[in-house]
This record gives sequence, C-alpha cells and structure tokens, in this order.
Amino acid sequence: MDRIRLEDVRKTFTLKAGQTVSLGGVPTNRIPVLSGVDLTIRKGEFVTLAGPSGSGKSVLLDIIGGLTEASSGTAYVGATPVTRPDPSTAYVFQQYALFPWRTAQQNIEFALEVRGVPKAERRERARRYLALFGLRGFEDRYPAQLSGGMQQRVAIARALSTDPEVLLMDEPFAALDAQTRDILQGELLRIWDEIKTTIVFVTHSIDEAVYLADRVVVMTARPGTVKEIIEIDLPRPRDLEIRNTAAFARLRGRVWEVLRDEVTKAQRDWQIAAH
Ligand SMILES: Nc1ncnc2c1ncn2[C@@H]1O[C@H](COP(=O)(O)OP(=O)(O)OP(=O)(O)O)[C@@H](O)[C@H]1O
Repeated sequence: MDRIRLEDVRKTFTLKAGQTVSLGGVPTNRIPVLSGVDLTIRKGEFVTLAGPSGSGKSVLLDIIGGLTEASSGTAYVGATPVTRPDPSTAYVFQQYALFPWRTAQQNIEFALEVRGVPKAERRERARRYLALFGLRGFEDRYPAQLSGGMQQRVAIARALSTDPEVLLMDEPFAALDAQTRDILQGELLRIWDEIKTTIVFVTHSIDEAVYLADRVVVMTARPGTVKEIIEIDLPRPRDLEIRNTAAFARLRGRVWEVLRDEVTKAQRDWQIAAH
C-alpha cells in the first residue's frame, strides 16, 4: 500500500520586491527549487533523500508535512492531498527543537496533550518511549541537562510517541559527533523494525543514506527532481558491521556515482550566484 505519493510537485519561491539573486548569471526574484518531483513511498518504508545542498530536500519534506505549499502538483499522504500540517505526520529536525522549560517527560507529554491523549496515558507513553531510547532515569531532566545525543533521542521519542503514520526527519543526526550518530542510527533502525512507521529521512551522508534505507532517492541539483532511486537490498536487521561488507561498498559507490555530477553542478550554481 502507498503511504506518500508526490505527483509532479514543483516549487518556486518569489523573493520580496527589490530582492534579487543571480541565477545562471541573470538577476531574478524567482527561485525555482523543485521541478516536477514524482515519487511513491510504500507504507512502512524507510526512504532516505540524498542530494546536493540547495536541491530542495528540506522544501520537499515541508511540502509532505504541510508546512509549505507546492506551487503546482500534489502531495498525498494516504489518499488525502496535503494542504496543512496533520497530527499523523511527525517531524524531527536537525536542531532538537525541545521546549527548554519542560523536562524530557513533559516535552513528550505536551506533544500528546495537544493530540488529546488522556493524562494517565500521556504519562505512561512518555515513560515507555523514553525507556525505548535508553532514557529511563532521565525523565525529569531539562534539555540543558542532557547531551546533544540525549536531546535528539528525546525529540525522536517525542515524535514516535504520537504514533505517526509518517515520520519526516531532516538531517536529524547532522549536529552530533560521529560515534553518537552511529549509535542513534542503530537505535532508530531497531525501533523502526518494531513499529514500521513510514520514514522519509534527509541526509548529506551517503553512508547514513545507504545504512538506513530501503531505497535511496537521489535528487538533482536545484531545481531538484528525482534523478535516480537506488534499491538497498542489504539484509535486515542491520548492524554497523554491514558497512564493512563488499555489498555496502558497492551501494555506497553507486549512490556517489549518481550524486557526483549533481554536487558539481550545485557548486557551479553557488559560484555563479556569488558573482
Ligand atoms: N522561504 C524561502 N524563500 C526563498 N528561498 C528559499 C526559501 N526556502 C528555501 N529556499 C531556497 O530553496 C533552495 C532549496 O532549499 P532546501 O533547504 O530545501 O535545500 P536542501 O536540499 O535541503 O539543502 P541543504 O542540503 O543545504 O540543507 C535553496 O536555494 C534555498 O535558498
């Protein structure tokens, strides 16, 4: 069954009057960011989006999440065209986006409260999801009293505690050190294996894209569209050792081969824009 369907999704931003950027050496106030994205994501699938900087990956997530409106084309979650944020879609951003004045437990409970979950269930669910991410005993800590990795665990636990049909993750591990990032990737896979929610995950890391995904969607340079979709046929459950296998190296090489030209194009785009 399909969970997300994008049909010819396009997005052009128009800058405020008087503001211009240089595109291809020509000044303009219109920035085409997405040009005709077609993509279908199955229920329970883990898809990673890779693409050069500025290829519209975050904008595409925002369109799926109802935070940004497409200029044309349609994004569907289930059978419904997305027109606004929906409580059944959860987001995790690079920055942990926790309320600093609430404890870990209260951060999760608040997300459940706005969804109308009764108080006793809120408490139980928040504890359960914190425990799932190894945070038993940290329920009463405030974000400032937690490490970056722990804060991001709370943010993911919060998102998953709402039992979302779709989880959108925008470079959620990019701000973490390499070891914490490895650990969190493993934890996310372990939990996703249990709950099998549909995940769309944006990353700049090819290793991360391959390690996590059922399919890696490679975007072209701006204006972004789907350049190629690479099936990741590595067995699950996966552990970090899989990155040392020949099969992993082959897939990593394949993604880079598709991505390389687009990264070069994107760099040229900036160089022109800078002049
Ligand atoms: N509100 C906006 N107004 C104008 N331009 C915007 C707006 N939001 C995004 N853009 C432009 O859209 C383009 C795509 O941005 P987006 O953040 O989706 O790229 P990305 O692929 O996620 O890049 P990165 O990998 O660097 O995060 C960029 O050129 C950005 O400057």
